[in-house]
Amino acid sequence: MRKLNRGRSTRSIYLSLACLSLALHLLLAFFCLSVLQTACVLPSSSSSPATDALNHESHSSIYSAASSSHQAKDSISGAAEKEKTLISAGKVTQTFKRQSKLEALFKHLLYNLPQPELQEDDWLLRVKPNEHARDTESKEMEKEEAILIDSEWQSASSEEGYDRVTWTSDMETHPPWLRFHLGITRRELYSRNDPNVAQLTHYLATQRILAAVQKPGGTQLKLLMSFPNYGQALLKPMKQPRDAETDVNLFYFSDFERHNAEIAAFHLDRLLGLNRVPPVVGRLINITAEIREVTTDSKLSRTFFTSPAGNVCFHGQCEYYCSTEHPVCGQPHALEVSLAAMLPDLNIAPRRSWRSPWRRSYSRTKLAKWEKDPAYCDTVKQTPPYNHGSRLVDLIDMAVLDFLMSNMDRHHYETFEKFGNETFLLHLDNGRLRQCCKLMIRRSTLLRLRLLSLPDFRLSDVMRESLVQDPLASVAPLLSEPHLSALDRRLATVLQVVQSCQRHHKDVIYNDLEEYDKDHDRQPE
Ligand SMILES: Nc1ncnc2c1ncn2[C@@H]1O[C@H](COP(=O)(O)OP(=O)(O)OP(=O)(O)O)[C@@H](O)[C@H]1O
Ligand SMILES: [Mn+2]
Repeated sequence: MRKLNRGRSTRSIYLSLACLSLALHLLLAFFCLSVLQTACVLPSSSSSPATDALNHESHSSIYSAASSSHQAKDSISGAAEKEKTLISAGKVTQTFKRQSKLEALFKHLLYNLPQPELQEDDWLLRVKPNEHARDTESKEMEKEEAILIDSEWQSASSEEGYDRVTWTSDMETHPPWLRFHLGITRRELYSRNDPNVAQLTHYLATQRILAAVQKPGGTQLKLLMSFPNYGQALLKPMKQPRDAETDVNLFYFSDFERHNAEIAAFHLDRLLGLNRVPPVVGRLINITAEIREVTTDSKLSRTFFTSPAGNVCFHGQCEYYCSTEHPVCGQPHALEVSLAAMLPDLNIAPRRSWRSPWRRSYSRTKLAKWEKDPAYCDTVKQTPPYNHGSRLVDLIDMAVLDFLMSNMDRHHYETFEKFGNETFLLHLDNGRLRQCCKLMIRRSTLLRLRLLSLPDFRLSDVMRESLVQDPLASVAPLLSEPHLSALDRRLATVLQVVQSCQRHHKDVIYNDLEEYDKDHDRQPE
């Protein structure tokens, strides 16, 4: 009996011991888990994908040495912030894999090189109002502004939409197109970081179309469109499917202009860091309501007809392709177009037109001089204005843009008269595209081109990303994949040409980064 009792109590002791041990194990496990969890998070945050991405970026970039410490600090603290939110969202790696190449490109030092401060006469129309300039505004500038506000832009017409001007000299009140005009400098048409560029393209893409007339000059059909508040844009219609490839047998200038090429040219020029193409945006317009019904151009309205398929078409009147054989047609009313912001009126900002030394021969039988004369480039280099300043390298910048887009038709280029020979070249008419070999290329351009050939900033990738911002991208990609890969291929060709030129010539590179080199011991390459 006693034996039995002892046996029972021993069993209950074992049982409670087992329970205790189980409880202890559970507690331990719980404790371990919580500790482990922290241990898991902490080390991961110290080698987070954010810093990995940063490291990866700087390792893979041959230009990493040039990143200024200031920029690096900014991006590290920014990355730490991002990292926190990303961890809590639990999508760490995914998000970082999709990091924007376009954003990374524009953050790169080569796109943020320090520039000398702009002087008063570096502005095309007037000094941008800042506190200092406002105090010292000269009589002349006041006069210029008076011209701008009172006569040129104010219309006596009482047509619908042409209300009295509502803006004052205060920048805040200016419509986007006016801010664009006032932002033009000797160096560039717009600043990439200026939020007004997006406002301007949004304005052109969404505002009511008040009038449409044919724009004379040039050879192919273009319309001048008017928007509320006196905004204007140059319209080029879609004439062929976007992904149509040019027939290799077409005579050079017989290739149609492409509205998407105009849009792509604006994005490409901006990606090259040039900012010399007036902002262009795509828009799906109603050919009937937004051209036929608002046009005051009787010559234009007489060319409208309805096609057998029931689509509304017109052809306008011009030198090339303005006939019933080459109509511009809606589906049945919808038409894709490009709208380029107009430059300031020629009365306010006269421009000079220059024949391109490398313009192609427009004769059926004769070759152009540059095609026959191997020393042609040397001749050009000795001829004003190419013998001085940056005109030749500006021409090469344009040639690179043209070659990348395959534009064979750059016969002329323009500059703003006010800036004489010390100014950029306007990159107008980018509907088509080719070029010359012997070059003197800007160092900054060459470095940016090399950057765009790296996988992290690949031209086709940043271009694809940039074009997605255009409203027409929602209809279909603005450039098809074969067109995008052609850009990478042509970029490689440009770099090869520069390389082979460097093998044969000493003075291939024009160092526009001398000032930068002086301030920094390191070189951005
Ligand atoms: N955004 C703009 N703002 C103001 N003027 C412009 C703009 N774009 C073009 N122009 C002017 O209109 C002219 C004709 O434009 P564009 O070259 O695009 O047309 P085109 O029909 O192709 O002419 P061409 O056959 O001579 O090449 C240009 O030479 C330029 O002076
Ligand atoms: Mn043209």
